[in-house]
Order: sequence, then structure tokens, then C-alpha cells
Amino acid sequence: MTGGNKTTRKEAAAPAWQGPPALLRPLVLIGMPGSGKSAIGRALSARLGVPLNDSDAEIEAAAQASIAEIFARDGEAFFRAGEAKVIERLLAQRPPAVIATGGGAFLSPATRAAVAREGVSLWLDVALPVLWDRVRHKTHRPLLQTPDPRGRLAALLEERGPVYAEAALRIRVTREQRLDEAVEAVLAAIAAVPGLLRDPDTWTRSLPR
Ligand SMILES: Nc1ncnc2c1ncn2[C@@H]1O[C@H](COP(=O)(O)OP(=O)(O)O)[C@@H](O)[C@H]1O
Ligand SMILES: O=C(O)C1=C[C@@H](OP(=O)(O)O)[C@@H](O)[C@H](O)C1
Ligand SMILES: [Mg+2]
Repeated sequence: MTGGNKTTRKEAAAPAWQGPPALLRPLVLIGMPGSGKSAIGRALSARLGVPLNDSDAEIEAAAQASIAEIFARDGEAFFRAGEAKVIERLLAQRPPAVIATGGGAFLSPATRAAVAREGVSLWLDVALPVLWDRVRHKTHRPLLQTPDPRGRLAALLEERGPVYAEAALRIRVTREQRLDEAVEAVLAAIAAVPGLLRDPDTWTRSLPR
């Protein structure tokens, strides 16, 4: 630990963006629970000066209930239908936002088609042991409230991996990578996509060497 000194050189070199919204199309983060969609999405949106829309948070606000309550009260199918509608709506919002999806959202063929049409998808690919360490002490994910949550997580990764692989972009995030480093890796990947970032050179020039 570095104690209370929170202002590192890297943080000082990467302030929140003050210019016009940098994204020209929505960027849709996909991946397993614990892959960092919400956390990376939040930091990346501040970096780019665009809104962060988290589909789970939108659903919770609309239903005035937590994801766990919605699963228990209305069932997963109801949640999935709401999730698909919310993502369609977020894709149409302007200025284009960073959209953090829930881990199961990209499994819907209709959602995959809408994302490919309107935006750019990016898979945060994180290995099972890292995912497990991040989610094991959390209780807000109903799919993992089972007698064998690690087994469930492994099964979900096995089943979903080939579908996540359909994303336009893929970033492998390792255990060693800090959140700000993962954000820079995402930025480098999206700067290489034509028509996604305004003035992509601005972003690649600011990357640490
Ligand atoms: N690159 C990273 N390094 C360290 N911790 C991370 C990283 N990405 C995410 N986390 C942490 O892992 C946990 C799960 O992340 P979260 O963003 O909620 O994942 P998701 O939305 O994909 O389920 C959070 O506590 C978050 O702060
Ligand atoms: O993987 C899933 O099917 C889910 C992931 C959760 O979001 P995170 O991926 O942000 O944890 C949330 O949407 C819900 O609990 C279902
Ligand atoms: Mg999330």
C-alpha cells in the first residue's frame, strides 16, 4: 500500500476530459459479473466526458427495486425483457454514452443485433479466478446465490464465452492491472476504431509509454 498519497503521476496525467463529448457512437461494455463493466465504465465515462449508463441501475430505478428483488418477485425472464428494452433506449440516447450492461444482457440475440447496429461492443475478458475473488463476498447478484457459486460462475463463463467473443472488441484484464490501467487499455483499443472517438489522436498521444 502507498498510504494516503492518492495523487500519482499517472492520475495527474489523466484528468477528466473538459472538451466536447468524445464518443461518436455508444460504447457498450460486456462481460462476466465482476469483469469491471460498472467500475471501468464509470472511470472511462469521466475520462471521455460522456455519460455512464449502467443498465442494472436503470432497471433498478425504473422498478424502484433492487436486481435481487426483481429476480425474486418477477423472475429472471421479466428482468431480461426489461434489460433488453432499457439497452435499446440507452443506445438511442445522445450524446452517445458508455453503457455498462449486466453480465447476461449480451446473451439476447436482439440485444446483440441492436448493439452492433447502434454502437460498438467491448468484451472485458477476465479469468475465472480473478472474477471469483471479486464477486465471492458480494450478495447482490441473484445468479450467484446458490450452494456452489464458484461452480455457477465457471458454468456461466463456459456458456457465455463464445457469445461474448462476438463483441467487436476484446480486452483481457489481468489481476495485476489496476483500474486506471484497464481504462487506458480500453482507450487504446477504442482509439483504433474508425468513427468511434472524436479526434482519436488526442487520446493515443496522451497514453503513457
Ligand atoms: N481492473 C480492476 N482492478 C481492480 N478491481 C477492479 C477492476 N475492475 C473492477 N474491479 C472491482 O471488481 C468489482 C466488480 O466490478 P464491477 O465493475 O461491479 O463489475 P461488473 O459490473 O462487470 O459486474 C468491484 O469491486 C470493482 O471495483
Ligand atoms: O450475469 C448476469 O446474468 C447478471 C449480472 C448482473 O450484472 P453485473 O454483470 O454488473 O454483475 C445483473 O445484471 C444480474 O444480477 C444478472
Ligand atoms: Mg455491473
